[in-house]
Amino acid sequence: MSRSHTPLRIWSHPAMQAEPNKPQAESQARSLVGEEYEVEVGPVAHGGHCIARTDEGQVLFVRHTLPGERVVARVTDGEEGARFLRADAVSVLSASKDRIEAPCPYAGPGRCGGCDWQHAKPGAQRRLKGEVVAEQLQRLAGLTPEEAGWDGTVLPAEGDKLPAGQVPQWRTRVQYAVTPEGQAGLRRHRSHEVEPIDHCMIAAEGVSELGIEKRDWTGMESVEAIAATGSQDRQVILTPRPGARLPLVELDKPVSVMRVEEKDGGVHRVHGRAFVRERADGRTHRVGSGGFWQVHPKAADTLVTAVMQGLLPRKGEMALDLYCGVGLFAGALADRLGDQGAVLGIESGKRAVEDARHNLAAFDRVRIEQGKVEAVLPRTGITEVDLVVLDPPRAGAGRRTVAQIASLDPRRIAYVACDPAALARDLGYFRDGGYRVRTLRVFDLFPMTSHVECVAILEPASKAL
Ligand SMILES: C[S@@+](CC[C@H](N)C(=O)[O-])C[C@H]1O[C@@H](n2cnc3c(N)ncnc32)[C@H](O)[C@@H]1O
Repeated sequence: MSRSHTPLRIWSHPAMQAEPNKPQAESQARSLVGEEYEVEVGPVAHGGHCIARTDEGQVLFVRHTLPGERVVARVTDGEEGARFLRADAVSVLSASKDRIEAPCPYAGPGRCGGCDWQHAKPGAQRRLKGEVVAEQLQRLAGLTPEEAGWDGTVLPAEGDKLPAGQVPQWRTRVQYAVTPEGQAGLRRHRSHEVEPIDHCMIAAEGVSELGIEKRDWTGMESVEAIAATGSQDRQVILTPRPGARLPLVELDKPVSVMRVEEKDGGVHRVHGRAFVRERADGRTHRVGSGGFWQVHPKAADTLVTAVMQGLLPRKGEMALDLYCGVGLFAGALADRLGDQGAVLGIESGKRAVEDARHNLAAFDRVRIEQGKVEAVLPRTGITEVDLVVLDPPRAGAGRRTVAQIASLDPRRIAYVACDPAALARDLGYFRDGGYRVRTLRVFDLFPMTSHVECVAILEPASKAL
């Protein structure tokens, strides 16, 4: 269905007239920041915004709105002649039926940048995420949902299906920024500015009960709070401003304390354990400071289940866990492959590799190699494997690594992805390497934000014939 866009420029915001007489450098296009447009809002786009157009044909990426709304959009970034502008909906003239009043008092234009969809009903948030995944699959991999073996739904984590206005408390790791006056807050969208807060609604109970927002953090740049799942371990990681002394950390619950070293960015122990213990798939995982662990308390188990249901590991098989972190999937595979099976994990982080070796010490036939997948995988001498799990960072795996994986002829591949765009691009490369998507499952492991987690199961295209 085509939708008519008849945007009108209606007025200029005072911010754009701050220096009206200042001559513009000849080569510098005029900033449009502060200018306002009345627009009809089109579809959702990847990144937590929707698409609209100015009457000059410029694309507007508008936050704080929903598809089908009519809003006044104020430009936050961009200049005349640019292909696209960023904007915030500062006034809603005609509201979507999916709109609710944001439950969080810190959400809204120019405020906290942590959540994108506070103003959308929970079911609508998942639908929007599904539309983004479908659009990326179509545009970057040429796949319809049916061709990807996906029913188009985005599944909430267990316990997260709540009525509109209620917010799941899921964030077990929160990075607070600190104002120069020492107050904890969260960064504003695409900004270094801090929105001071007294409570984050999506923070897990174990984080909230530390009372970070009530303390004075003068001298700190940021304070990260971690509440482990399945253990009582709590940790804060302090990043001091240059030359600042560490405060005495007295919180409402006992914590271990780490600091980020100014010189080398390394994370060093101040007191307590230098790691937290996370439970998933029936095992305990040591996760050192700075190491990766899924943020939603249900995410690790949800993803292990989806990966194992897709791969159906058989006793005695050989598997790879690429980008293995502290060994979540390597352990799950080793458990299911039995004494005759074998798992090789590859991970670039030194500390994560130490943790993975510690976590998987009970399995004789698990090996963890440190280094980048793209460098280590070709050096292993492995010419064939049965199963591969890859769980790369947001940038995805890329053409060379995908080709390398396909050349090992696995019978199934599980691709765990936190960015649907990188996933869709890589699925295209897998197709070039002779693999097709068998099933895709999409999980809302980041409620209230625009983020989403996908698990794609691939198999050789020849098998499907
Ligand atoms: C999304 S995390 C997944 C970790 C693990 N699978 C889990 O679920 O806990 C991605 C991991 O890849 C690692 N990494 C990033 N780039 C890498 C590369 N080029 N080669 C190997 N590991 C990499 C990061 O250190 C991180 O531990």
